[in-house]
Amino acid sequence: MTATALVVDDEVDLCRLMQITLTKMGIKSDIAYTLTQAQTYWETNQYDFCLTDLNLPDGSGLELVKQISSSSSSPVAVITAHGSMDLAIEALKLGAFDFVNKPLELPRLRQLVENALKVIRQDMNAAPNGRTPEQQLLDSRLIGDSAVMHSLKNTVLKLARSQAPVFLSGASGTGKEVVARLIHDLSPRRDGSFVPVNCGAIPSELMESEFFGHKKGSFTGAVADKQGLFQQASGGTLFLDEVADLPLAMQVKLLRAIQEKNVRAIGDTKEMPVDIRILSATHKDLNQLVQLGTFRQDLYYRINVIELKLPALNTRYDDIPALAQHFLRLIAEEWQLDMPSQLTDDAYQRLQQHDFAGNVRELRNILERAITLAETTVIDVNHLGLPEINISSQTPDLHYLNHALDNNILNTNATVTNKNSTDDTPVNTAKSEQVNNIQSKAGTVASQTHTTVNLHPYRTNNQPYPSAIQASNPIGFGKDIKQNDSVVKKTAHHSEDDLVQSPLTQADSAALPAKGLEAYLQEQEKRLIITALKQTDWNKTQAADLLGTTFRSLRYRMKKLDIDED
Ligand SMILES: Nc1ncnc2c1ncn2[C@@H]1O[C@H](COP(=O)(O)OP(=O)(O)OP(=O)(O)O)[C@@H](O)[C@H]1O
Repeated sequence: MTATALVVDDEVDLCRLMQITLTKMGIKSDIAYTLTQAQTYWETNQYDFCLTDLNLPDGSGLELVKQISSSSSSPVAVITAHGSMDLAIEALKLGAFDFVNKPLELPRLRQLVENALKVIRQDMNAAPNGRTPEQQLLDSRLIGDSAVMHSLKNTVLKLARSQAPVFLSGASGTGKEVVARLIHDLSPRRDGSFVPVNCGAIPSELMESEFFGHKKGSFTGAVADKQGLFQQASGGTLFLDEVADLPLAMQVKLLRAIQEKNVRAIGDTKEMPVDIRILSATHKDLNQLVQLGTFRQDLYYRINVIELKLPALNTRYDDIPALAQHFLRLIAEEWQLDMPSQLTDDAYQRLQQHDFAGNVRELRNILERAITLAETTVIDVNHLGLPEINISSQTPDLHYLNHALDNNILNTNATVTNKNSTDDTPVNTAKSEQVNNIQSKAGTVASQTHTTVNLHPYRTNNQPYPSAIQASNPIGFGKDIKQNDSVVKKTAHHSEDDLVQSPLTQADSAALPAKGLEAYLQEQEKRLIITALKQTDWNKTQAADLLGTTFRSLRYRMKKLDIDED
């Protein structure tokens, strides 16, 4: 089917040029020279998309953008005078799909039209029952059926069609990266790369080279040409995670690259055009950082065209059962277990009473640990490692009670429990055999999984889960492992007392360190890290948890202290 477009501009020559370009791409088009003419054409004919200038003799193209995006799902793109970035941003906020600057560059125009065609084709292929493949993908990866998640999912679908920069805000572990990936995978850019980068993890002296690349010999150590993240993401999406951690000097360079859509590698003489969509995220209050002067207002304005706030898990307790089941399935798959574990009624209830400071990531972490510690595939409250609450005698928290009654959670959980209530069913006998494999696989496979998930060396999905750490006394966790000695190999040479006794207490009664304070502290640090690693069969995530630190920090310290996994 031939696509049709409405082109709106008062410059006759430019209209002709655009019409010729569209015709060459197999698109039929009509031309309108004024806003009124465009509005009449749009109402009386059916067009698949619209390309409009913003400066029209009888009004602003923004009027047309508003009209089209509020009444149809057809993509509308705007043409802006060079340098009028504010208007372009305004148009994107009103629902424009993309913008192109004057003087018009034909490759850029073709790219924009190609993306519009992909969105149109996507709409035409929508399933007749209304559940598009896009919605199915969204539901399978962004778990949650609460009202707030419903509206989030609708927004994600809309944002995926647009090229507007999106800023994802929300606390750590709420799913910002999940949403960023979905926006990319549901967008016309899905065939390009999704390049996630943790801005806080790149050493500042390497930043420019990481973002823009370098030419061989441009500085000591540049032994070969290197492609930057912008070039890697060209045709796709660049996800700037922890964007608040960008140093000010880099913010300037980034702003320029985003605005100009051109980058120059270090040591190169020419600029290279890049076609990227920018998504960014941070758990910090970026607005406040702008007030404090540590984040540039112009960059904030540029990346925060549309803000999407991810809800905290504590505001959607109804989603916990579905999320838990999703993770139990996922973990079973990743750890190659025969079947997913199941939670008892009490365990579901306890989870729904927990204060998830670490959000969804914390929930997953709790379940990973519970699977490792449970003797069968049935996970009960004691495996969750959360502070004790007497569920049966205690009046449930008001929020839990409301959610449970409103959403029938208690019934759902009862079904799960009934399935698992007798330990000697054939299913459970098979499960207990499976458990023997779980804990040995858990450590190694879990750590492998964590490494392969990270697409970029500066990206890490592993952050601390404050409340889980608080709840599970590190030493208590070590003891649990010890009790299950037959299933989890414990190889630590040091006693637990070594862990309990602080270096300072030891120093009190010892002579002063012969090699000086630094060397002594490093030795202690190394010893504690190795102890934790051995206790967890070299699972860095769990070891970090034991030490009350982050995965990233542990990895950094291991490198610094020369602790080699081999
Ligand atoms: N709605 C959800 N459905 C399924 N999994 C989710 C959801 N939200 C988060 N997760 C999972 O929780 C973990 C943390 O998510 P993610 O890394 O996207 O959080 P984040 O907000 O980017 O965290 P941070 O700010 O620390 O980078 C991941 O394992 C992710 O797959």
